[in-house]
Amino acid sequence: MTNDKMQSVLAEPRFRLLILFAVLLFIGLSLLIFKAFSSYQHTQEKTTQLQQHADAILYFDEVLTMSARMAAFTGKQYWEVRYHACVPKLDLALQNTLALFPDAQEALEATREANLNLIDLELQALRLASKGQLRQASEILFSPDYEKDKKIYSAGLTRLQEHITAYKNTIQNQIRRSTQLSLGVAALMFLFIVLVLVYILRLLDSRLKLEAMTSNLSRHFIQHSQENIESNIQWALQLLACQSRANHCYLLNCAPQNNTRCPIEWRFPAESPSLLSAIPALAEKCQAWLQSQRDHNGIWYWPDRKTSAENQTMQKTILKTLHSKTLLGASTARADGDKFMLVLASGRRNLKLGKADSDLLHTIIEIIMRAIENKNKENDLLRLATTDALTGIANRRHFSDQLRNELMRVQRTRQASALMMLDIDFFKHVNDSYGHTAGDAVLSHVALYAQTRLRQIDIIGRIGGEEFCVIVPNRDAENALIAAERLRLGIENEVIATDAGSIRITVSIGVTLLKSDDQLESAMKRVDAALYIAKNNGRNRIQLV
Ligand SMILES: Nc1nc2c(ncn2[C@@H]2O[C@H](COP(=O)(O)OP(=O)(O)OP(=O)(O)O)[C@@H](O)[C@H]2O)c(=O)[nH]1
Repeated sequence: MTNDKMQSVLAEPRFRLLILFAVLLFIGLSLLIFKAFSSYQHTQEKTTQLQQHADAILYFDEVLTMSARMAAFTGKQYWEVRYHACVPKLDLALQNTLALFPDAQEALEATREANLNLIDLELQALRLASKGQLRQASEILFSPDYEKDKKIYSAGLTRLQEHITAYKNTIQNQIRRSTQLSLGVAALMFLFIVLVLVYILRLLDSRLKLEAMTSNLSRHFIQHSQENIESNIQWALQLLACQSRANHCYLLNCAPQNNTRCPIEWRFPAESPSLLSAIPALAEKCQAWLQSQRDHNGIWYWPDRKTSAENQTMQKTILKTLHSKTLLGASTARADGDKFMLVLASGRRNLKLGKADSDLLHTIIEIIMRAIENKNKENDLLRLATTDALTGIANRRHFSDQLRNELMRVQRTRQASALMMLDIDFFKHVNDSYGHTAGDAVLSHVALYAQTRLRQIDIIGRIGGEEFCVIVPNRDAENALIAAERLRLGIENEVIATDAGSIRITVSIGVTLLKSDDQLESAMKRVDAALYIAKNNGRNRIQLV
């Protein structure tokens, strides 16, 4: 993805919001993990320290007993000193244990009396030992009273150990549970972040695909739209329908009647019969709504719960008619008064295209509209280049092209075809008597009359001032003469109403059959000769050469 595209995509508020959301989630997740980790660390340290202090109590207790007894046995001062040195250490271990585990108080309280007795007896023994009375000192330390208090005190310490172990287990279980919970939440948040990122990537992907499709459409229309605009529009709608997961895609022209030179509508799929019948129904039911949309260059999404109850009912009916659940429309008004609406209809509740893609939808309409405009301009130019400005029939050049084509067809198929040349008799007199404007009206009238009386496949052109030529395909001489006579007679009987008054005219017609070895010039020369004979023979007649 190029930087430009990334920036243009990230410029959209929905993407920015999603990314902000993902970043906030990520920060939250990091904090949660950090908190869970540090609380685990702290509790681990606390329980380890507690265990160390508890072990220290046991150790120093043993050391005190052992030091007192060794002093009684050996009488050495070293053991007495050692005893006194251990006393504050035991006290400190007890205080530390109580600080970390206040519940230890209860267990220690139960051993208090026994402990005081023990200390008292041990101090007595130490005093005797220091005086050299070792036997008496040993007796005190091995006396039943000492053993009894020692047992009580040891049992208390064992209970304390058990309490601590239970406390440690409880607290570790708690911390394990809360760590598991934190990790679970973290995993969920992580999953959510991944989902958000996947969603963003999918949106980005679909946006990029849409942009690629739009530029592809644009390129295609620039290169090929003039060749077959109808099928190109059909193709564009199909592409759009596939891209947006719509079942149907319409391009409607909802401009006021007679204000457009563009086809009324295209639709995809074109052959859907239900749609063909639904379109007029849509137009009929939406009239009022379409009117209200006429000045609105926007995008709309049905069902729209924010609109009036009346509109909602209308939307429901139309959605039902179109067998759709969702309708997305984008309208664009043209300066020339045309109003185009691109409508996507889907049987699903969601279209892949959303309101955020409105710019692309408008671009697509714009591309199609430009193509239609260009096609119209091209048609105008083509009309100007091929038709006679006064009568609207083929001009001399276009007629000559058509005649060349017909000659090639005759050469290929060997079918009979005729050529007529028709000239108004004494037209100069018409001009002189009624004026040039009336003369123009007569020329237009003759062209229109001939055009309406001839067959669809016959081609008429104005090749000179008051001269017309007609290609009459698939006619032999007899039938060509019948057609020419019908024309001559019809014009003779016509009363042409002009501003200068009613005018009656006659025409002379030369007729010739096209030959397989004819060139344009030879065919024109022959038909001209036929007309010349008709004129020379008194006019208002037909002549075959
Ligand atoms: N009003 C009008 N007159 C035209 C136009 N083009 C040619 N003419 C006139 O058509 C007349 C042709 O006259 P001519 O060639 O003498 O032929 P004609 O009077 O029809 O006599 P015949 O053809 O011999 O019967 C001329 O007066 C031209 O000025 C046109 O576009 N409009």
